Amino acid sequence: MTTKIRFEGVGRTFPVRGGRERLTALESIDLDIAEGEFTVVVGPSGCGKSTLLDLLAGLGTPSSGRVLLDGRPVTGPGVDRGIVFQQYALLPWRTAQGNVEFGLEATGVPKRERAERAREYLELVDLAAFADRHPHELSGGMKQRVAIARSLAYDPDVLLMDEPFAALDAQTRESLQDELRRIWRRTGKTIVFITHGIDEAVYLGQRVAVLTSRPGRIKSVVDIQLDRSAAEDIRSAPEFARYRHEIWTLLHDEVVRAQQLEKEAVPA
Ligand SMILES: Nc1ncnc2c1ncn2[C@@H]1O[C@H](COP(=O)(O)OP(=O)(O)OP(=O)(O)O)[C@@H](O)[C@H]1O
Repeated sequence: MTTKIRFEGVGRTFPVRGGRERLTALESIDLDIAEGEFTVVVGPSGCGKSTLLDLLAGLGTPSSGRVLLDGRPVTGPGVDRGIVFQQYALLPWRTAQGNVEFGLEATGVPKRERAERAREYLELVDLAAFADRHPHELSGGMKQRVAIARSLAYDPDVLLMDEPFAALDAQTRESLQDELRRIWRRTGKTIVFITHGIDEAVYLGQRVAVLTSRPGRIKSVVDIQLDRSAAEDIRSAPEFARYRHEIWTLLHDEVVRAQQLEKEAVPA
């Protein structure tokens, strides 16, 4: 098993506006992620999940410790990591095809190859028939599939996903979860996926890292082993419910603690 990503004693603080103190968003994060692994990160609101992903994306730097990718410290963004956010961030004046090609323009892929590759990835997300549509002609789920295709098109080793399905309705979300698992199996990418949804975490993850409330630390890492071939609807299987309950229990105390912190933070 090759370690792809390593968080080594990672902490991150931010200046507090109007004061000299600093807010500790993350503290002492130690986490190894293997190549090709699908890791999901869950935690109470404001516990530092996005901060963790930003550090991996190279959009921020740790205040302590190191984030290693292939054994080398992350020093900035790179095409070896693709990012998908909750908001699709598509260019409205470009077609689906044009949006997927956009990411390739920055990486210097020749024009004809760009077009071919964009088509290939639109096919992978089942949108080949919608290549010439503009974002306003696509549903939320389709837009997010375009965003996924765009991130995959320049073939990053790692896919970072920050609540990518949170804005979608339940049915669309479930079908995109299936699609993402299919893409993951087919491409062998290392995926780090952030969510608030316990079901989503259990369904998608090989491992689910549960963070504490702020400052975010690793509370527990749960290995998910579901026999997906055994049940037609794995989400209704008893083993699924057991994992859901395990993670719910881990999160419950933390959510209460986070709410308490929030109350204390409100000025009297
Ligand atoms: N650039 C910044 N400057 C100051 N504080 C920040 C900055 N970015 C994040 N924070 C603070 O760090 C903490 C963690 O934020 P972060 O967005 O990582 O949490 P999260 O777990 O992703 O939250 P949510 O689940 O609500 O999306 C929060 O208290 C947030 O206000």
